[in-house]
Amino acid sequence: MEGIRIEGLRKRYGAGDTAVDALKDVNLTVAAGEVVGLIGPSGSGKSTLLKCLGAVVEPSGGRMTLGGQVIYDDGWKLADLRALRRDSIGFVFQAPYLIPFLDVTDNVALLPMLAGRPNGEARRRALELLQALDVGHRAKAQPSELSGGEQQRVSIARALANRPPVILADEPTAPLDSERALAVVRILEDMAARHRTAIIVVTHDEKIIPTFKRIYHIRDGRTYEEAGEGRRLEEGVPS
Ligand SMILES: Nc1ncnc2c1ncn2[C@@H]1O[C@H](COP(=O)(O)OP(=O)(O)OP(=O)(O)O)[C@@H](O)[C@H]1O
Repeated sequence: MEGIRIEGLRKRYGAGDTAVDALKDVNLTVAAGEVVGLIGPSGSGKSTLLKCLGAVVEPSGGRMTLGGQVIYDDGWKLADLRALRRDSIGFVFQAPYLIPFLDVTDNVALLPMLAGRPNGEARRRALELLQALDVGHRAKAQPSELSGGEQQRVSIARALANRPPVILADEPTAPLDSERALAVVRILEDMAARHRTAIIVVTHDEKIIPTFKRIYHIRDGRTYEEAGEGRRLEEGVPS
C-alpha cells in the first residue's frame, strides 16, 4: 500500500544485562492522505519509533513499508538510506530549525536543490508552497524576522518541498498558542489530502489531540489503536 505500514516492529538498544527493549511490538498503518496522532508517556518509545521510520536508527526486527516500498524486513531493504531520508520523508520538529543565514525561500528550496533540481525550479516550487501555507508574503525575509507560527509554517513547507510520501512531525505545535496550533493541524490535514502524504504527528498537546480522526497510543514499546472513529460517531449519534 501507499502510505506507511509497520508490522511487528522491534528495537533493542544494547545487549546482555543492560539491553533495553524500546519497541516490543509496534503495528501501525497510515493511509496516503491521512494524518494520525501518536501519543505516549515519556520513555514509551515514540522517539525510537520516529527514528526507525526515518531510517536514522536500525530496528531489530519486523517490517516497515513506506510509500509502497518495503524499506525494512528483518534488515534494511535499500542500499541508500540517505536518499530515502532526503526524497521520501519530510521531518517537522518542535523547533523549526530554519537556517538563519538563508532567506525563507532558500530554506524551503535547499533540499530540492540538494536532490539535484535546478535552482529556479526549486525556488518556484518553494514559493508555491509558501503561498499555500500563507507565508508567501514573507518569502524574502530572514527566519529571525518571522513569528513562531510563521516559522513553523515555513518548516512545514520545507518538509513538503521534495513531495515526500511520508511526513514525520515530532511535537510540531508545542510552542504555539491554541489558535496557531490548530491552524498547523489544519494545514497538515489539508496538505496530506492534497498531496496524498501520510503524516504521523507525535504529540502531548491537549489542544490538538481531539482533532485527530485516528490515534495510536504507545505504551512500553507496544502500540494500541484508539477507536477514534467512535469519538466522532458518538458525537453524531442522536440522543
Ligand atoms: N540510544 C539509546 N540507548 C539505550 N537506550 C535508549 C536509547 N534511546 C532510548 N533508549 C531507551 O528506550 C526507551 C524508549 O525511549 P524513547 O526516547 O524512544 O521514548 P519517548 O517515548 O520518545 O520518550 P520522551 O517522550 O521522554 O522523549 C527508554 O527506556 C529509553 O531510555
